[in-house]
Order: sequence, then C-alpha cells, then structure tokens
Amino acid sequence: MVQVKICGLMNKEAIQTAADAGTDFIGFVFAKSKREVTVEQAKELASYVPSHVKKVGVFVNEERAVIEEIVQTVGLDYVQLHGDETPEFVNQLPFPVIKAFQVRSEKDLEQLESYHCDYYLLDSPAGKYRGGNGEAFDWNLAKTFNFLNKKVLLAGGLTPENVAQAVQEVVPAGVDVSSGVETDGEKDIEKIKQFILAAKKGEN
Ligand SMILES: O=C(O)c1ccccc1N[C@@H]1O[C@H](COP(=O)(O)O)[C@@H](O)[C@H]1O
Repeated sequence: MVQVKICGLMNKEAIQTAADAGTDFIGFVFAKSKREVTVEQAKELASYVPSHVKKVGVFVNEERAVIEEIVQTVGLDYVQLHGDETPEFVNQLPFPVIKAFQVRSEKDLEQLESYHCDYYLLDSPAGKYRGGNGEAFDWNLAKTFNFLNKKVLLAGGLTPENVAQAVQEVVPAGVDVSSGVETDGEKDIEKIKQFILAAKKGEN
C-alpha cells in the first residue's frame, strides 16, 4: 500500500488526526517557511507522535552538525533534504535520508543516480520557499522515468481530490503533502483524513 507523509504539522490535534487516519510519516519543518518550528516546539510535538509513525525533519541547505543536533534532540527517524545538498553531503549522512529533487524536465531526474538515500522525493520547482508551495509538476515526467529499485515519494500540489489519480498514474512508494491539507494557511483536520483515505484506497 502507498505510504503517506503529512508535512508541516504544528499542533497536537493535527498530529493525532494524521496518526489515527493512518499516516506513515509526519514532517516538521526546520527551514524558512510559514510552517517552520523551533527545536523546542518540535520536541514537544514529537511526543504526540505514536512510535509506529516516523518523524521526519525537513531541512534546506543546513549544516551537518546542526542537522545531527536536531535529529538527536527531537528524536527524528528521517531527515528530508529540500535544498541543493550534494551527493557527497547526502551519501555520508549517518541516518535515513529523503532527498528532494525539483522536477522541471527529464534531465532533473538523471541526478538521482548519484544519490544513495532511502527515498527520492519528486517535487515541483521552488516558489517563494524551497517547498510547501502547493504547485504540481508534470507527472508525465515521473511516469516515464525508469526509477529501477528507487523508492519514490511524489509531492507538490497534491490534494485529497487529486492524490488517488496521482497514485494510480505514477505508482510511487509514497505521497507527501503540506499545502493541500490546509484551509486559510492552517492544517485542516477533515482534509488530512480525506487525503490519507484517498491515498490509501487509491480513489477519491
Ligand atoms: O512544507 C513546507 O513548508 C516546506 C518548506 C520548505 C521545504 C519543504 C517543505 N515541504 C515539502 O514541500 C513539498 C510540497 O509541498 P506542497 O504539498 O506542495 O505544499 C512536500 O514534500 C513537503 O514535505
């Protein structure tokens, strides 16, 4: 079954809703974003995450020492790197990694070969911030690329309405959402439930 990551969670209710609805990953953003949390906030939020749900920290071009400190302090299971991190940087990290790639053309997908990570996250090109902009990219690029044995997380502009189609067309290992489960800039409990249900069932 497709895995689901709900990103940019900032309160207990949204975390518990996502966990109860069956999310596999919960993301905390430690980068410039309207969803950015402090290490102290993330530490408290992490205490509401059940042990079977993986905690992911999202970073953009952060120093290794800072990432390591936050992984330890918050108890993160994965780091999601959403910036210009090089293969040399990523391949030497001592914990599970989700590397994000901005997809404009087939050429952008060729660089995946140089990275050794647990998940390869395909996202739309950056808008105001390096992620979480609610914009989709052309899924045909992901459909036609040969990912071999790579585990792909599809992201960018996913919503409760389009996630089932995305799962059917791209057949990713998982899907990741931030903006698409919000209303007026805040996480929406009903949208979180609908998104997880639609992704897991593969229908709207
Ligand atoms: O969610 C954020 O605010 C964020 C900020 C900086 C980098 C990544 C971020 N989130 C990731 O962005 C993509 C797409 O999000 P959206 O659904 O299109 O809003 C997703 O992988 C989030 O994990």
